[in-house]
Amino acid sequence: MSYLLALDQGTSSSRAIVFERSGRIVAMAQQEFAQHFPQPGWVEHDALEIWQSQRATAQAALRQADLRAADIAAVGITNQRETTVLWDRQTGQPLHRAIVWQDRRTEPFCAQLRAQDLTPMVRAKTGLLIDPYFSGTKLKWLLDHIPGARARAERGELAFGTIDSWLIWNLTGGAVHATDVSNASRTLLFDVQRNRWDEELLALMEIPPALLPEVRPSSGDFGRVMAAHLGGEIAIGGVAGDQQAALFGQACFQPGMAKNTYGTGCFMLMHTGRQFQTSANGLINTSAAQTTASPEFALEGSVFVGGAVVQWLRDGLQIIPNSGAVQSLAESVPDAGGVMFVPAFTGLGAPYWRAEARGAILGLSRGSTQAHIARAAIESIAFQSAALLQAMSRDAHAAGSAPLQELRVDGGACVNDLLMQFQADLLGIAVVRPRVIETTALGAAYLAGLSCGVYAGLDELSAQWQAERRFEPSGNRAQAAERMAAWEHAVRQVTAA
Ligand SMILES: Nc1ncnc2c1ncn2[C@@H]1O[C@H](COP(=O)(O)OP(=O)(O)O)[C@@H](O)[C@H]1O
Ligand SMILES: O=P(O)(O)OC[C@H](O)CO
Repeated sequence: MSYLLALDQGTSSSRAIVFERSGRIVAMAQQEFAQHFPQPGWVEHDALEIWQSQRATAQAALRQADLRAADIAAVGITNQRETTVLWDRQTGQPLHRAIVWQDRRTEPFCAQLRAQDLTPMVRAKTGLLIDPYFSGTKLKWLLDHIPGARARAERGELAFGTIDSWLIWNLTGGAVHATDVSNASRTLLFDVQRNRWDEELLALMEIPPALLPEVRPSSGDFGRVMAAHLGGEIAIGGVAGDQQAALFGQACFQPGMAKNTYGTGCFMLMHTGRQFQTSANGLINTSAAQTTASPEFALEGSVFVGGAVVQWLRDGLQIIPNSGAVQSLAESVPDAGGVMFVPAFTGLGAPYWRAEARGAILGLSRGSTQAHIARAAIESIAFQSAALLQAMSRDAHAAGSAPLQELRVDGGACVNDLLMQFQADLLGIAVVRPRVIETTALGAAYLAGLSCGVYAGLDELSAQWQAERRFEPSGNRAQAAERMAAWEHAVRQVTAA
């Protein structure tokens, strides 16, 4: 009865993982689903496909583990954040495809808000910047563009949710419409210090409050999965946005501890305890997963295209058969041969915040090959992450905190040793990969396990964390600084317009 089932609904795939109490993975099932790109800069998902793939992987993981619902102590949910779903409370049908976090369609409205000098107010309440990344303007777009939607929303007929809420709603058969603080903190509608939806922000985005889910701590009661889905009822005991879940799964509970997740995007988070610390260097402040009703925070840097650049090499350029093949192709040359890849496919996130920028491959010469482009693509993931760490270090220094000693890493692309070594070389600190790299799912399992008594407290979880490999920095700092300068020069070229 002490197994935990984590549902990890990511941007590229839905995954379900069964964990033992020790954090060991017993079974895992995964399904990729379709990405829709209706216009340049737009990204959509089919919310029903998300739900069906998530349900199917949960069933498959249980089957694989040869376990029944009664063997699972609790379910934890973690999810791609900000992605916005609007559905009919009566039929459970979405009114539109989900607008994905990477989608930039609301930039004109965001620009209007920024021009009205609303950034300081928004930042003080939400910890965020005004950017299409966050859910609020996406929800406004849906209400503005779906005929009759706003009136129906006002009558209480519709529900809004990020992917966690959408999954909870479906898992509980429409009995629970809730989210957790870490997901709510990504909407641009939530006051993170007071832990509640904010009337002024709701009015600004013209969002009827009747649409909103109830906000709960990340560990606790989120209802029960209906027996029809997994063969028996199971309590949903933990919910968190995937990046806050990964911070939790990496046992970064103390202020100053940080992790970087290399998934579709890259997300570096540093726990700042109960301290709401705004960034002077292009980072955002976000709610960390909360096990109690008290707010806890993290500084975050979000890179929009991380591992997705490898997907593009696979699907767009078609120079590799699968993501794993990128390492050998990149290693077949000693360096990128002067090629610099800025993968601003959907603009640039932190610390640049340039929604309008688009990607570029620079420095091509007659001798450039697929391998140089692949290597430059891998390096671009590390360059973007290094820019985040630089910003975070400046913020930490300004707050009087000690510099970061090491960076814990996780996510699908952290299996790439070439990337991890290049990352350590650029950062000048050790990059540490844990035994369980599925830390996002592990964090959700931990949150669920805490709420149902499988774990007594955080110390137990800290003790479970184990390193698999440390990548120590090689090369000298002058060389790393030169490389970063070349990267920043390339960024200036794509943002110069
Ligand atoms: N060996 C590898 N080297 C670099 N990137 C990889 C490798 N394997 C997978 N990836 C990338 O990792 C991403 C998937 O990571 P994952 O953590 O599953 O993402 P998400 O949670 O966003 O769905 C994909 O973008 C994929 O291209
Ligand atoms: O699906 P991932 O792992 O790339 O994470 C997406 C983030 O939650 C977006 O903010």
